[in-house]
Amino acid sequence: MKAKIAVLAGDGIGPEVTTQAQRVLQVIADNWDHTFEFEDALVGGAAIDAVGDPLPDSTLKTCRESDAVLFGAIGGPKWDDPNAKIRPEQGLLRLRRGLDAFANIRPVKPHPDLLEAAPLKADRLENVDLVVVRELTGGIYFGKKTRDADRATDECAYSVPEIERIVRVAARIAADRSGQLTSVDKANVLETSRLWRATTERVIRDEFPQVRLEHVLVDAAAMHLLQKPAAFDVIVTENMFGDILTDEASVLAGSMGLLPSASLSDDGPGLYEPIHGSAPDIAGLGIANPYAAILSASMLLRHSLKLEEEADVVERAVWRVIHEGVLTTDLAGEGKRSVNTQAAGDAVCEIVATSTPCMNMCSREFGYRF
Ligand SMILES: NC(=O)C1=CN([C@@H]2O[C@H](COP(=O)(O)OP(=O)(O)OC[C@H]3O[C@@H](n4cnc5c(N)ncnc54)[C@H](O)[C@@H]3O)[C@@H](O)[C@H]2O)C=CC1
Ligand SMILES: CC(C)CC(=O)C(=O)O
Ligand SMILES: [Mg+2]
Repeated sequence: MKAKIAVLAGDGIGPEVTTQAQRVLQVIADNWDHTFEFEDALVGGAAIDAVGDPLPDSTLKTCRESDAVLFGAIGGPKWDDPNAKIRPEQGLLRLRRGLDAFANIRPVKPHPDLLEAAPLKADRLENVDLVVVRELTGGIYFGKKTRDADRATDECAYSVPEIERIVRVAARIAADRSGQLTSVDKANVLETSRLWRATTERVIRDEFPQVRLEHVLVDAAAMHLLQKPAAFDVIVTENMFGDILTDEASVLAGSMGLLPSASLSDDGPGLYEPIHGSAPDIAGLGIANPYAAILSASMLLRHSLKLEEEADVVERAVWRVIHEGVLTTDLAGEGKRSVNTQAAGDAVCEIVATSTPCMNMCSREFGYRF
């Protein structure tokens, strides 16, 4: 197949991990006889420096004209002036809105070979395999903002159609898995959450009788996620709660550098990015973990290009290199033998280059299937 992929590497470790993800996609193209046409475009701090705008019109146009967007990360101390009117994050938020990428799918599955080194007890992590479905184009990140010298506000708003469409996405995923859906809100306090809860109940009752719905308040959910993570299957939640809970969930997997994501719209290109940020503390050192970016590329293959077998191959390759101990510092631990970003990418590329389609060998039970 022929596909056009926009590459928005961004700032900090964004370009470092995106390079590896793009290399893996190229190996897939070479081996499976596909043509992937990559087009680089500016975003975030890099775009502010180049043209004074974190999402230039030309970048949005490139993305809209592509089949999918591979995104790195944006932001960093250079652009962190609290009084700045133009900020890198605006580029990402406008991109998500501009593509109407409202459904952010963030799978979390700890690798068994990482359990012993995990900060949580290994037995708590056994059988953890969950998906957070985060609403991505509404809520407090997009509300009206005001700031005076001594007062600031951020408005949080949700409409019924916005809630309905994300709940439908989550319910379809839940129906394909265990049938269990957990909706996370703060309905004891927030009006937006009360609307969220009522709408979720109606959609599930009327349209998804096979799905079992439970509601959990976000503060309790944050605790349960660490205390009994295997009890969750599919979680649906609003924008900010999903953002925070998935950083927390990265502890289950072992690192921020392991969690990929897909942000999907009803039509138009999907946006694929690791859940982590630009990691200024390690940027430029060549030690960032590229697996989240590579797994985001596999989600791109699966969800936007419908290349299921190729996606399986990439996911199996990442699963295997972790099993073989090809670990960046975040996974290996300080002072332990580790590989750099490039070597981790090399290891995945090598396996992908010699792999054959593995539809029957890959399953949710053994390996990633994102
Ligand atoms: N999607 C995006 O582009 C996001 C951007 N940001 C921006 O990133 C900048 C830094 O934010 P932080 O709060 O530090 O969050 P962060 O996610 O960049 O980093 C948090 C911690 O995780 C580590 N980490 C993250 N990704 C890693 C990887 N691939 N390999 C190894 N270690 C990794 C970092 O070294 C750091 O210790 C800020 O400017 C923030 O606004 C934050 C979150 C998402
Ligand atoms: C950088 C923010 C806009 C969002 C964020 O932290 C995320 O999407 O994970
Ligand atoms: Mg985040």
